[in-house]
Amino acid sequence: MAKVTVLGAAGGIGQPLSLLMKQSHLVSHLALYDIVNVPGVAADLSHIDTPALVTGHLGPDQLGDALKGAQLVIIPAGIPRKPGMSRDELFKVNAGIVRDLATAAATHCPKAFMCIISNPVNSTVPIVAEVFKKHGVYDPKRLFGVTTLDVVRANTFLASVTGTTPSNSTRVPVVGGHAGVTIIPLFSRAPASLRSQLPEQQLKDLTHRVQYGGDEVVKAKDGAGSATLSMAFAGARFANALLRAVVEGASGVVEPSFVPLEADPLNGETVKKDCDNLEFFAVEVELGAEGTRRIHQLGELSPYEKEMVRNATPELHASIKKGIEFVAASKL
Ligand SMILES: NC(=O)c1ccc[n+]([C@@H]2O[C@H](COP(=O)([O-])OP(=O)(O)OC[C@H]3O[C@@H](n4cnc5c(N)ncnc54)[C@H](O)[C@@H]3O)[C@@H](O)[C@H]2O)c1
Ligand SMILES: O=C(O)C[C@H](O)C(=O)O
Repeated sequence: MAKVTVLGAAGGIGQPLSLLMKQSHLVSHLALYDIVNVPGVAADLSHIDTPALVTGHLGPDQLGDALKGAQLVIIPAGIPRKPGMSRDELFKVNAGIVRDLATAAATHCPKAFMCIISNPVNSTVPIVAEVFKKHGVYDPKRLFGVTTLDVVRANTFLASVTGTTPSNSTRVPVVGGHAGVTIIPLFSRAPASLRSQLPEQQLKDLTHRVQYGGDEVVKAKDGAGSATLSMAFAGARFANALLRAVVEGASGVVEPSFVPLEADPLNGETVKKDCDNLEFFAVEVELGAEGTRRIHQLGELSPYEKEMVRNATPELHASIKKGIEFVAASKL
C-alpha cells in the first residue's frame, strides 16, 4: 500500500478524485493539500470505512508534511477554463502553481511518481521535468501527464455512434498531447467490427468530438469550470493502474500518458522519429515497479492519422518549449 498525496484536493477535480482514491485498497494514507477548504474535505472523507488514513494539509506551511513519504503525487491544482478560453491561456496562472508544487515535491518526496492533471498539460509536464532536473532528482520514468480522459471520451463517443456499450477493453489509443489538434485518437486501432461502421465523414466528426470534448463540457458548465467528475474518474483510473504496477507488481498494465520519451530510450527514439523529435508525447505506456517500463511505438498509422501527427507537432514543440523556458527563467 502507498501514501498518495493530492495537491489541489479541495477543487472540482480534487474532491471526487480524493473520494475515489479513498476507496482504493492500494492506498494506506491519503494526504490532501490545498490552499482553501481542505480541512472540511479531509474530515468528511475520513469517516468512510476504508483502510486509507486521511489527513488534511492547509496552506504552504503544511505542504511539506503532505508530501513527506508520498509514493504517488497527483496534481489537479490550478484554475480551469471558462468558455472561449484555450488551455494555453491558463499557463500564466497555472505554470507558477505547478512549478512551486513540483519544487516542494522535489524537496520532500523526490522519488514519488508525479501525475500531472493541471492544464495546459503540454506545458505543465515539461515544467515538472525541468524543476526536478534543477534539483538533481529527475527520473523521466516517474513523470506522467494524465491524458486518460481523452481515451475515456474516445471509447464513449465511439460506442455512442456504433450503438455499442462503452468498454475499456475496446479502447482506442489517443496519442499526441492534451489540447485541441494535439489530441490524436487512433480509431484505426478500434476493433474491426466497429471501425468498419465508420464512414469517412463520421470518423472525422468523431475525431473532432474527442479533440474538443473538453470544450463541450466547458460550454455546458457555462462559466462554472471544466470537466471535473469525468476527470476524477480518469485520474483515479490512471493512479490505480500505476499503483497496481508499483505496489502489487502487476504486469501488462498499459495506460495512456503524456510522458518524456527518454523514459524508454529504445522505443522513445522510434516515437521521436515519427513526431518530429518531440521530447514529450502522449503514448500508450506499459507501467512497472519503476514507473514507465515500455513506451508503445505508434506503429502503422492511417494517412489521416499521419496528417494529424504532422499538424500537432508545431503546437507541441511550442508548448513544451514554453514550459522549459518558464523554469529556466525562474529563480529556484
Ligand atoms: N488533464 C486533464 O485531462 C484535465 C481535465 C480536466 C481539468 N484539468 C485541469 O485541472 C485543473 C483543475 O481543475 P478544477 O476543475 O479542479 O479547478 P478548481 O478551481 O475547481 O480546483 C482547483 C483547486 O486548486 C487549488 N489551488 C490553487 N492554487 C493552489 C496551490 N498553489 N496549491 C494547491 N492548491 C491550489 C484551488 O484552491 C482549488 O481548490 C485545471 O487546470 C483544469 O484545466 C485537466
Ligand atoms: O477542457 C478543459 O479545459 C479541461 C480538460 O483539459 C478536459 O479535456 O476536459
